[in-house]
Amino acid sequence: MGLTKQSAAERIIVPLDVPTVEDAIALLDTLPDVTFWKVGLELFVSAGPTILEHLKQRQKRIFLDLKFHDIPNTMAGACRAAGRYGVDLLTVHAPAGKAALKAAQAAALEGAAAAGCQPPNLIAVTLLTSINPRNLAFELKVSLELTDYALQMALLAQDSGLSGIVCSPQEAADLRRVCGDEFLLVCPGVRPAGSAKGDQQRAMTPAQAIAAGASYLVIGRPITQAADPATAFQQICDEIAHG
Ligand SMILES: O=C(O)c1cc(=O)[nH]c(=O)n1[C@@H]1O[C@H](COP(=O)(O)O)[C@@H](O)[C@H]1O
Repeated sequence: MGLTKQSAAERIIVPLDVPTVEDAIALLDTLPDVTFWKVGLELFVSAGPTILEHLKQRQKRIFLDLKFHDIPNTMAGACRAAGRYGVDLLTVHAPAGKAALKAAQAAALEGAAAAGCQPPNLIAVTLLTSINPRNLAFELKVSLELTDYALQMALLAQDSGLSGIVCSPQEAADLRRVCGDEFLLVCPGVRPAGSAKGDQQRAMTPAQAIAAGASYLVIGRPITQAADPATAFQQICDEIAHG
């Protein structure tokens, strides 16, 4: 069954991949119908948590994408601190390993409880969507097939008690089958037909990604760099709703 246009819109997360809070606010003003925003490394490193308050004032959902990857004690400290922000989604890297993922999950809950806010859904990046099978084999020296490696990282995240993963839409159908309906699959590497792939190596269209089982799509440049971002967003919502 198809989605309504409203529920399609709620499945799209747009990244605030800009250097300043002023740039971020300009993007929020340009795209008033976007309900779910991602704050990533560029904006958080340059501007800090101020932007989170702006998003909350506008009653937006927040994906805080800081992709922690460290030893368990450091991951726990970072996730405890991030858990206090009351965001919806928070990222770590799955190859940090089970001890680090479990420590991160426990600490995110502690941080949220201490601050009296909702705990974030902690999700682990399985394998960046900028990596292709050649990079995985010849640069990272991983001998598993890419799909098998992504599956192992997804299972590691699930066994560690996380709420979901970040994965390419190309792996979403298999991962949905194995990890079940409740596990969050957040998919970047989404490109409407004809739009530039840029550094994304394992892309699919928005409708294909939703059909493959993605819970949320992260779509940046095809919207934010479009001549008319609001129209680009609406066209993607239409594509998903009719897909
Ligand atoms: O964690 C992420 O959000 C992420 C993981 C990944 O594997 N690939 C990936 O592209 N992302 C993020 O998703 C967004 C994709 O942006 P566009 O390529 O402009 O659509 C960027 O903000 C990336 O940081």
